[in-house]
Amino acid sequence: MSQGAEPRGVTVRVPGKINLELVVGPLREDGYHELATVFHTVGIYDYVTAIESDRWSVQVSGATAEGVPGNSTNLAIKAAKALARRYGVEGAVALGIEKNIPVAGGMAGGSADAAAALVACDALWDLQLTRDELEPIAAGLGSDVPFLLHGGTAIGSGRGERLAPVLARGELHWVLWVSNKPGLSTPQVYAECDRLRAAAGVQVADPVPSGDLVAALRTMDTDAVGAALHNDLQEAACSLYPVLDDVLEAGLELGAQGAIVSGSGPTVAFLVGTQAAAIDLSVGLAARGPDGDIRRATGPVAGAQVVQSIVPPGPGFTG
Ligand SMILES: C[C@](O)(CO)[C@H](O)COP(=O)(O)OP(=O)(O)OC[C@H]1O[C@@H](n2ccc(N)nc2=O)[C@H](O)[C@@H]1O
Ligand SMILES: Nc1ncnc2c1ncn2[C@@H]1O[C@H](COP(=O)(O)OP(=O)(O)OP(=O)(O)O)[C@@H](O)[C@H]1O
Repeated sequence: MSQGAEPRGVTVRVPGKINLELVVGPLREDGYHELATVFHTVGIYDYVTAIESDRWSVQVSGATAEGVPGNSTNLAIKAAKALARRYGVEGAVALGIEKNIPVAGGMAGGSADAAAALVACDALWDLQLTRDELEPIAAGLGSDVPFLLHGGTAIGSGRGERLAPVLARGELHWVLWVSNKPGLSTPQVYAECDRLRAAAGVQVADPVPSGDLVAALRTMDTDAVGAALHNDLQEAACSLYPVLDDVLEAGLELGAQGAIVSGSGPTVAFLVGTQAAAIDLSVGLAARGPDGDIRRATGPVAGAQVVQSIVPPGPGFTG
């Protein structure tokens, strides 16, 4: 740790994600499902600050902080430690997390914080790693973490950790229904999906992304994107959280051009064509229910980005 009076710290902003398409393939021997998914970041952000310290710690604040562990089980501190181990960094960091992304909501909030911690510590420790170089550590922390390093719109394959960018020009307007009750556990939702499929005698094929969504994203035609939204976990999330059927129906009746449960749920994402339509739908949903928090966001947005850095420049600095 430096001896100067100036604190050394880096703050990274990171968004949540929704899955515009989530095709769930067979259960693998390692306990994961083979996926074909289209990830899409939306502008709801957590902020992760890493400050040089003699010991590891994490503090969580913000609108959605409740229920997020302030100890070594937090995925962000696991990420910082994994990076230090891999690159032989001695010393530790104090992490501060300002949470706004829903917790256990299917928007990958914990994964986002892990990606942000990797980017913040990379800058703090001057490792100068590229996002691609951070990817293997990210994948070891969780299937969604590599995507949050990059953001934007991307196809995920394997267990979700193998990424290919998707050409998506322009922006999409989203209204999010966020449950104000405890969320859903991701492994439980996958298990429910397997159970429902077994009960219905479904033969599970290798997952393939639909060409329709990728074509619609090229022009960002809201009707076409809305029609192509698809989530194989939606039935399982609705089975575990029956109010979601009412939420989906309410948004569609109020004029949304598409509606989908986000990832493993229970957040529901509604697609509309304009900011004005997003305001109308939020007001309508808030008035009609079911009870929940209504948020608006656009996507795609960038992944984890440094927004503030208080690291004294090195000796060669002349500016
Ligand atoms: C639902 C999604 O958010 C969609 O992007 C992800 O698939 C979940 O990603 P994540 O939360 O990063 O998940 P991980 O931490 O890697 O895995 C948690 C658990 O989810 C289940 N899981 C996750 C990913 C995957 N491809 N198949 C699975 O079956 C497994 O039970 C696993 O033990
Ligand atoms: N930094 C973190 N932020 C949120 N939750 C965390 C964090 N670290 C650990 N957790 C734990 O992980 C659980 C799931 O959190 P998260 O908000 O990432 O769920 P999710 O959005 O449904 O995940 P995903 O969409 O990736 O499946 C939480 O209930 C919490 O106990």
